[in-house]
Amino acid sequence: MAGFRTLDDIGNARGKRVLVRVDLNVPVADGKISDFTRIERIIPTLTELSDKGAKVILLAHFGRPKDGPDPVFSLDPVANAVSAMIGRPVAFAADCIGNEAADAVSTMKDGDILLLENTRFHKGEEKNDPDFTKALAANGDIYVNDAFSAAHRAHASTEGLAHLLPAYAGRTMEAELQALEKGLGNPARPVVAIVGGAKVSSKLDLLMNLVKKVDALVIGGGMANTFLAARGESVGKSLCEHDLAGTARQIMIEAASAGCAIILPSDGVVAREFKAGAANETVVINAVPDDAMILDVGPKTVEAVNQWIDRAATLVWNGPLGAFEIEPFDTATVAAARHAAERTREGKLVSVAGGGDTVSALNHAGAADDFTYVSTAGGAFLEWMEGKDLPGVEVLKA
Ligand SMILES: Nc1ncnc2c1ncn2[C@@H]1O[C@H](COP(=O)(O)OP(=O)(O)OP(=O)(O)O)[C@@H](O)[C@H]1O
Ligand SMILES: O=C(O)[C@H](O)COP(=O)(O)O
Repeated sequence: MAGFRTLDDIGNARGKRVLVRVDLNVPVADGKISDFTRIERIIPTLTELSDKGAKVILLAHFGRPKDGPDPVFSLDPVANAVSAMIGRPVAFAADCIGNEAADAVSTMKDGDILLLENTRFHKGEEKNDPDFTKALAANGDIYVNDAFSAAHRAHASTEGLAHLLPAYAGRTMEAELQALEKGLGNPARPVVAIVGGAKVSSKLDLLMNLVKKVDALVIGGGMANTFLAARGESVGKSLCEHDLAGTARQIMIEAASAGCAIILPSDGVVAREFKAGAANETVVINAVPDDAMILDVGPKTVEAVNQWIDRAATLVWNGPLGAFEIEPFDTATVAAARHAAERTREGKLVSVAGGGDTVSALNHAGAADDFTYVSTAGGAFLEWMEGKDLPGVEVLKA
């Protein structure tokens, strides 16, 4: 790929300690991995390096731990899932730096695979701290980044390491960038984006630029509630970042001046508990009870979303329309996903979706295989759409 060194350029890797940044931030439901797509996608890189006799040392984050090591965010169970998928043993070390990591690396044989514990257990990761980066680099001779979906983060393991070790793009990184360029480099118009999900604070700013790139922005999921609140609607106990109402209002103003339509839910399915089968009712948006949460968009909204999908020549989707992991709050996401899949099958739509949970939702709907392209990336994909430079990609450029 232009501008990058890839695994083709790595030369003789036998016996080399290769630090491979992967994205193992997989969706989990009831303590079990609910979607394996991110693991599946890294297998080509791991197999190739292991076959070349490299000592393959995996670096990854999991969730957003706040205060150091926390068993809830341990990658330990994920090692077994990677092992099952690749059909080779994958060892695990309980720290990504220090003696624990060094000891595990020192016992590796050529071709072995080792997963190190969550990089975010150290504050230096997100700060891209030079000392922490050096401590990570101490265990490697070569750095490979195969985590396109984390490339929007300028963290030690996604950006910093590339300054200290010879750096290469992995096969998934390469494939993701090629596929996005092919599907969305010069998109057929109208372009409609659907943005939902729960990462409101970290994705809201992205929408400011996205509205300048797309013809319509459909906002659903937890993301919609902040916009509804900004418009003065009561959203009860719904997931909502009330302090970001000003940003949401600004996005609506930007959209109006860029000629981008903003589509917000007109109805919602509300419940008092966040659990499967919780008693629920469909209400119009200005009638959400104070003690209820909107857990899905309602049928009228689905109709409107599907009409926008019908108008679109290109669809970009990140973030589910509702809490799809718990039935029946998967209804809107499943309906819209199947509708987009059908339009794509009919050759009327180029559909590109991305995000850990979004992919999981499309798989749940049985729609993923019909989409033109499904990226593992959520936030990174949206930033790429905006035209932003991704730190983890830029640093790989020769
Ligand atoms: N109305 C809602 N209330 C609460 N949670 C919601 C609602 N709608 C969607 N969600 C949650 O949003 C989560 C997914 O959001 P998220 O922004 O992480 O998407 P993603 O596709 O995983 O993107 P990324 O890869 O960037 O994380 C799901 O766990 C889902 O339950
Ligand atoms: O799930 C993702 O989008 C990536 O793994 C990045 O996770 P983050 O938003 O917590 O940095």
